[in-house]
Amino acid sequence: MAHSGVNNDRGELRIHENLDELKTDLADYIAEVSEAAVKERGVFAVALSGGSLISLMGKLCEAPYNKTVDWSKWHIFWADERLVPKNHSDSNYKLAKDGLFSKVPIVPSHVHSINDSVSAEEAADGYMFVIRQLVKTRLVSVSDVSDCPKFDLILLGMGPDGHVASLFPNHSALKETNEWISLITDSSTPPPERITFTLPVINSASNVAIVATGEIKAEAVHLAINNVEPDRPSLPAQLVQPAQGKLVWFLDKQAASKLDGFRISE
Ligand SMILES: O=C1O[C@H](COP(=O)(O)O)[C@@H](O)[C@H](O)[C@H]1O
Repeated sequence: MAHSGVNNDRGELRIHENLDELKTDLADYIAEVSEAAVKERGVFAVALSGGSLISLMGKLCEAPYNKTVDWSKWHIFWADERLVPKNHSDSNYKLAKDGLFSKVPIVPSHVHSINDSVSAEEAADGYMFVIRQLVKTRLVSVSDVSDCPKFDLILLGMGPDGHVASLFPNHSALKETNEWISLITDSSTPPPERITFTLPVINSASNVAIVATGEIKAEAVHLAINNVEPDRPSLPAQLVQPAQGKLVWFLDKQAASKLDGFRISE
């Protein structure tokens, strides 16, 4: 059974006994957000991350979701991508293709991936251009409070160091206030070259979900959700604060084990 609750302004917490429960809840949540966006706007603009997130989304490829979700309305983007060829095992595109959209009927032209056959700078500019065009046509909404794209949903994983997308602790990209996309050439986790959404884009989304599992992430989960040193937030995950959107955390009990006041029930 999930322990659910709202933690101050750090969003809704959904803490699960085991990964199977978390995967079902995550699939339900994504299906619901997708249905609401399609009803309201006719499309669903969703940004994925890489890492453990994709396998945790795996139930979307199974019944009933594979039949009930309106895949034809999905437009897929990446919150971050590692700058490697698309067939490389480090590619977030490859991960999502193998684990998700090769298994459900996503329209190929709705997959807005990052070009792997040009320079890093050109890839970043090209991705920015695509998003700008789609904001102009309102396939991607625009934020009321900034000129940023307003994705229907941004799905983030979180590393044990608290990084989200390819925004790493103490990196200058965390200070970006104008640009939508940052090119990183010195990521503290390999591979070093990455393209990432900036915090203004993440914080302009209608919905943001952070999915973190395992004891290895417990300390970062505690720092980010219990909002340790709120005046000097040091973790990228702590800086995920959607201005008007809704933040939901999907955790297993190991990742939640260091949260203030959390007790694991047997
Ligand atoms: O490098 C990355 O790591 C994060 C976290 O990955 P996880 O395997 O610990 O969940 C991921 O969200 C990001 O997209 C990826 O590029």
